[in-house]
Amino acid sequence: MDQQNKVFYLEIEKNISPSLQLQAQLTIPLCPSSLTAFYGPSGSGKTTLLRCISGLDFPDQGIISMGEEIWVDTKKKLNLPPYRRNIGYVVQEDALFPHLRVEKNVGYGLKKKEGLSRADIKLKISQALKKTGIEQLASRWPSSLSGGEKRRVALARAIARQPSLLLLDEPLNGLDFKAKEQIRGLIEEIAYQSGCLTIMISHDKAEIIQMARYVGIISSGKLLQFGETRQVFSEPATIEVASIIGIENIIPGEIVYLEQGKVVVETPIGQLEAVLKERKDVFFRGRKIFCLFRAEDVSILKNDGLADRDIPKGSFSVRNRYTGRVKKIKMTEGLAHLSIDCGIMLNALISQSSLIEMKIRDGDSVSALVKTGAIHLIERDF
Ligand SMILES: Nc1ncnc2c1ncn2[C@@H]1O[C@H](COP(=O)(O)OP(=O)(O)OP(=O)(O)O)[C@@H](O)[C@H]1O
Repeated sequence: MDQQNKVFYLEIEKNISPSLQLQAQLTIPLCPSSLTAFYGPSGSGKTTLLRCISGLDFPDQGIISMGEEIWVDTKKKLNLPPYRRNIGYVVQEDALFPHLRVEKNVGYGLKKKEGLSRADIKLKISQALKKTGIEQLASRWPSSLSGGEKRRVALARAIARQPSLLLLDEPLNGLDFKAKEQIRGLIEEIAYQSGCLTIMISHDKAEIIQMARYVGIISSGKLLQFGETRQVFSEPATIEVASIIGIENIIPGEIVYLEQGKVVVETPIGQLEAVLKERKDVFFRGRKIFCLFRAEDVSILKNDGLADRDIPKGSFSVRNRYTGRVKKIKMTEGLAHLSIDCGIMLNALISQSSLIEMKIRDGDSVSALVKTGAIHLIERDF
């Protein structure tokens, strides 16, 4: 098989409990190597999926393969043990051996790897310690390490075997800002520069957008959508995915006008114009749909007592403008989240400095502006 065509492939089912069945199917190119993140509510089956990939858990049905190597094929009763999958796995709680010094922890998995001399093992340990920047900790006991240092040791142990796949369960969880930044850089280097395909679980959307080329959205055991991170986060395939990834504005409506590249939707806040990007066949006049857009894609215009009719349509470029009253303002980290009652509630996210400059307060009349290109449409059956 040509290197370009090599993929990590997974198609599995597993009964986790009587009420939860894991179902997932995905393909990740191996070249160039990249980072994939799984995102979803707590208890949705993300760790179980990682354990199935690692070989610590076994799917009831399915296939897992890494390039030409088949790791699992339930029909052929094939299930490669974890140590033969060439995987590095950092579990949620790091799980360092408390009775082994750092260098012994890092070298732990190497003993099982065939054909390694003592000198080879020593070299691999020192390479892993160097890469993770913890050479000076080699003779320390795990109990004497900080959270960030422990995470580095766990990472060093995982990469010491030079795995072809690195699995990370919430690798930045519980770290302070500085440690987070350092370990994030390290993981990105491993995933994108060292050629080691990396799969991680994360509960942090910003982290995923920053780090992951691909994302899989998991809920109640089902991998609902898998694809390029930017695309999944801006164009969720279903309303369930949209609500899991936290799209703030989901407006029901019906298509009333459709032409090349443009859709007009009748909604409870008035007509809404959107750009029709693709999948034209599923959209037609009379089709019930949801219009989705992020709070950060809503701009605010202060009305200063002006009625709609006093603001000429040609005086601003944004096609969609809805007048309403500010119902709630919530401040977080330099940003202001506004809930605006336009018949139904619209959510906007602007900088605190804009809010202060515009002197916006609860009860003020404002216009919410939504660019056509920011709106994503999905079909609605109810
Ligand atoms: N062996 C098992 N028997 C019964 N239930 C299990 C078993 N393993 C996991 N579960 C349950 O299955 C669900 C999914 O667990 P899993 O750890 O895969 O979820 P998760 O998405 O990783 O959750 P979190 O984000 O909280 O870590 C949980 O409710 C868990 O308690």
